[in-house]
Amino acid sequence: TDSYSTVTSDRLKSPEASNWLHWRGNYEGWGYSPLDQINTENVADLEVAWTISSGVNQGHEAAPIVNDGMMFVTAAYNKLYAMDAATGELIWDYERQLPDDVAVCCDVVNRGVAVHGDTVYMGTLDAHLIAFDAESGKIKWDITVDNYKKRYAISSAPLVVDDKIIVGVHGGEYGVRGYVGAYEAETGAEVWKAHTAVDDGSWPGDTHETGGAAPWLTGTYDQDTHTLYWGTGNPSPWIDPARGEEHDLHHSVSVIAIDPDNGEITDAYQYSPSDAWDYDGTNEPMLIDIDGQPSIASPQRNGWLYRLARNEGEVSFVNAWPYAETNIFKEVGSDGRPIVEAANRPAIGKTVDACPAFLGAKNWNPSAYDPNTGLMYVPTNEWCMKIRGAQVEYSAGAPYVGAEFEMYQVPGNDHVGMLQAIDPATGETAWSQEFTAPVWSGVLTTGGGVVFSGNLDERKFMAFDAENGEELWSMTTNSGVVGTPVSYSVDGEQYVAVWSGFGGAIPLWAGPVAELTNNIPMGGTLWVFKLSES
Ligand SMILES: O=C(O)c1cc(C(=O)O)c2c(n1)C(=O)C(=O)c1cc(C(=O)O)[nH]c1-2
Ligand SMILES: [Ca+2]
Repeated sequence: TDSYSTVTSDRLKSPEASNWLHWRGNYEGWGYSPLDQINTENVADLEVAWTISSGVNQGHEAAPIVNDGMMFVTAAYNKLYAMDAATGELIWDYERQLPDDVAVCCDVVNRGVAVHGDTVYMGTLDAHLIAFDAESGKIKWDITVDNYKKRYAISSAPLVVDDKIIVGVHGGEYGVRGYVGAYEAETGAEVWKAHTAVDDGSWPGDTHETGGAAPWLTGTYDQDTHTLYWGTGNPSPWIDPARGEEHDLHHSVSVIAIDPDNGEITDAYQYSPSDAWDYDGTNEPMLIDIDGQPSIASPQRNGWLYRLARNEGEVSFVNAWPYAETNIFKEVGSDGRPIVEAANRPAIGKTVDACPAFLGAKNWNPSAYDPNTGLMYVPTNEWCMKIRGAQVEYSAGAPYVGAEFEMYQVPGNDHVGMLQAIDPATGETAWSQEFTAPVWSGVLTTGGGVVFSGNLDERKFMAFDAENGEELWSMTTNSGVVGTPVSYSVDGEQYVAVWSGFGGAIPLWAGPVAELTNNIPMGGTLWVFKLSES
């Protein structure tokens, strides 16, 4: 490459179609590439342009970031590669020397980097934030965000707003106190921390101090109102008899609005007050306009798809619809507060059958929005669990879950996984595809009317017609696809890239349902496709 193309705040606000500058392609979290060279007519002609293998097993979840011909992509264990995006030629790479006693709940994953100026930013499993020179890979700074021995960690891509690098921490299964933190792009100096388990009387005693609510996925940014929207995770522990049910536990399992200048939490909407099922509320708060109204659409782990209204510093409930097997709420009231099905709420000495299972109707793997169809494409799982409360005491660094559980398939169903096209204005499903095993892949929409996503047991990366769901192309890859697909172009040629590398929470947590994924080969390979020359 000649010289690196500086990433300005303006470029981050309106990224060129040829590039993929944010983990979901834009600040709004759409997972949409406007490129249309690859379309429904020719997608069957996709072929492999190049690949790279990471040499490690475990989950490969990252979205590659592409800036004017240069790609930055992470693998499991915080490996990081900088490559020529057209040829795959390696320019520099980095491998984090992780301490032996690093532990995270749900596999040694990383979901990608952020770019700003001439710098690449990566959060690490030992809770550091590192700034690399984009051209040389030289480390500009490396800061300790928090104490990994307490199980603080960073699994997701940072978000850059102006001159701040913003990250959310992991640790909801270990009793951390969750927060979103902002650090100066130039120096790494801390600017603010927004604690998500707030001391507002909604937690008994000082339980918020170990209350989790970890905001472990990347949020979105409303440029018009200068507001961050960020999802927060489960309370720690999931079930605590001392805590009872009458405390809402703010802001666990919520979407919060944050002022990016000072970290003030200006508003919140709670999907599941006093959650007892591990339904982290971290899933993508997608910023879209619905019926001309600035809105948030978010398919949550609890099996409900939410339509929320957003205003400067504000978020408020509009409507919610179940989009997968779910039995924990009778309904979500018009004020946005769910009416819990008490029989399906677990407690100490009370075993219940709850759907979805704790891994959720949709987990971290992001949906995508297509502004041309107005539909969102949601990777969905239908499954249930037996769950009951278990006594647990906080001990720094030890699991702090307070539940025993076993997952199972929905009786009578011949699928767990689905890809659903849903209208975020009405909650209606336009089409769906079903898969035997769970799905754990992100989704990409494109200007060519093609939706891309992957599956596990068949190891397929697939292309669907955005309008009707018809499968137009697929490729059997090396492993199960748990990656986040992206698209970009170099010298007028469009590419689609995705990791195949099975891992993440399913093999660790899904119990009997994980048997559907038993025969998947491990190992991470990044696949990059383009149209054949002929
Ligand atoms: O509460 C948390 O801090 C936290 C963090 C993470 C993570 O950082 O990956 C996951 C979860 N929870 C979680 O509940 C979960 O199901 C999950 C799945 C995955 C994955 O990458 O497959 N991560 C996480
Ligand atoms: Ca969690």
